[in-house]
Amino acid sequence: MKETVIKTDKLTKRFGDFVATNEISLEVYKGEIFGFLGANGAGKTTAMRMLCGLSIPSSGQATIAGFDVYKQTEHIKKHIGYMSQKFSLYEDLTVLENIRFFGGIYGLSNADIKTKSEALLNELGLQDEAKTLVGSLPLGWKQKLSFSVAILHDPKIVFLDEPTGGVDPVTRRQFWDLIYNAADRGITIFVTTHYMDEAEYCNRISIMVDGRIQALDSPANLKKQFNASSMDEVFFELARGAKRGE
Ligand SMILES: Nc1ncnc2c1ncn2[C@@H]1O[C@H](COP(=O)(O)OP(=O)(O)OP(=O)(O)O)[C@@H](O)[C@H]1O
Repeated sequence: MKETVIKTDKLTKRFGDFVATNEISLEVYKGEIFGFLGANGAGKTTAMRMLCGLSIPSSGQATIAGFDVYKQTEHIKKHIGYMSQKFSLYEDLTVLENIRFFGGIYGLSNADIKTKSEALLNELGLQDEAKTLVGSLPLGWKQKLSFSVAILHDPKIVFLDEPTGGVDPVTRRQFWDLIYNAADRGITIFVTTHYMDEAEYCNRISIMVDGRIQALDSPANLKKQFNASSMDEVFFELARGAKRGE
């Protein structure tokens, strides 16, 4: 049976009179790769911040890894990983120092940090760069390292906010291999992206327009539903009516 790890019911965030995220309801399952799509200003980051326990909703319900978004935000933060567009790595620390630093923040033991750093450097092929300052790494490597650090503590869910901006398709594809590996290990992936090729890699996706979820299904079913040959077409069909983000 599918295990639900994210559940929202009419989750809403208002800023004054403005409804940034409007009654979104969705369920995401363990080990699933869920794409959270929407045009600029649709309300994705606002929704994601609520799901991460960083912002209290105005109304509606949500549980993340079984914890309530109103009352148990500290528990939520312990059970998730988060990677934003401006990743949180320290540019003036080396690769290894960053891994150790975040391992410490996550409360991992020294032995655990040592084992995990070696595994991580191997997986990324960064063994020779362990002592390189993160600031001098190419963007694609920073993104991969940032993702690996965000799941260092084996969280139930990792939230990725446009994790692959600004890199070429081959580097993006390599990043997605890391995502697949993490999902195979049972980590649920909740990812926002503007790249439609990445949308195709997701098990299911939702598409937000002006604060509301307008479609939610697998890429194949959405293409059928909208009689479209690509996710680009599906997205355009829905997003062209958007009032925000112009
Ligand atoms: N703190 C805030 N106060 C007022 N309005 C806000 C605040 N945060 C976000 N908004 C507004 O809410 C709307 C949704 O913003 P949000 O950043 O969630 O969109 P998004 O879908 O993540 O867009 P993008 O893809 O550009 O990051 C936007 O119109 C934005 O201006």
